[in-house]
Amino acid sequence: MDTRLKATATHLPAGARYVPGFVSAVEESEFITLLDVSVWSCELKRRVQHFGYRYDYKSRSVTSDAYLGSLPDWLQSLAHRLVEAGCFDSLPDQVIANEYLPGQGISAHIDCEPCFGDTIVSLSLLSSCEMVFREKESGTKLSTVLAPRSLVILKDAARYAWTHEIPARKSDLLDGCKVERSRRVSLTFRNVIRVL
Ligand SMILES: O=C(O)CCC(=O)C(=O)O
Ligand SMILES: [Fe+2]
Repeated sequence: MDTRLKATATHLPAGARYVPGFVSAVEESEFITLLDVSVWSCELKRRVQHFGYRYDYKSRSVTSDAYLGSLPDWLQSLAHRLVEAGCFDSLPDQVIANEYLPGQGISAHIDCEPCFGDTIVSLSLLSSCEMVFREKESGTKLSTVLAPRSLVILKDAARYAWTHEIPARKSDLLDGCKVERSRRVSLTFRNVIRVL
């Protein structure tokens, strides 16, 4: 375990790590403002913004014309912080912002294996939500709550042998208490390893 980060063991698969409070509340609102002055894409049920490279959801690939340019400064500095914190070995060069309104989620998936490197890091902003993990082989299910400003880091088995998803619902049960969701935005950092 990297001692530079305080990590909390929750119900996570092997290879996953949870880091609460990676960014401050002031940074969180700055990031949201920066995203909201940019153009959200409505190509999916939830709104998204792609940085670095555009990921093609239909062909499940990063195509040769997908390069969008280097990450904007604020994402580049977050990318450097993730390397300094020991989350990534090399600087991530692709980021997807996902916006989830109450009732929206993301279905069970493993991030494209040929497209992206061995580390996926997601920063949660604004609202908490439950993330569910399922082991492909056994069907074993685990779930954890992602708090705003936290990181979840997926490597090894958590990256390749377990799917992750966010159930599409308006509230979550946290410690037996119903907690209504509000708007959540996540920033997922990756390294592009193959461009078709
Ligand atoms: O919203 C999240 O935290 C997860 C997003 C995700 O799994 C993805 O973009 O592949
Ligand atoms: Fe994912």
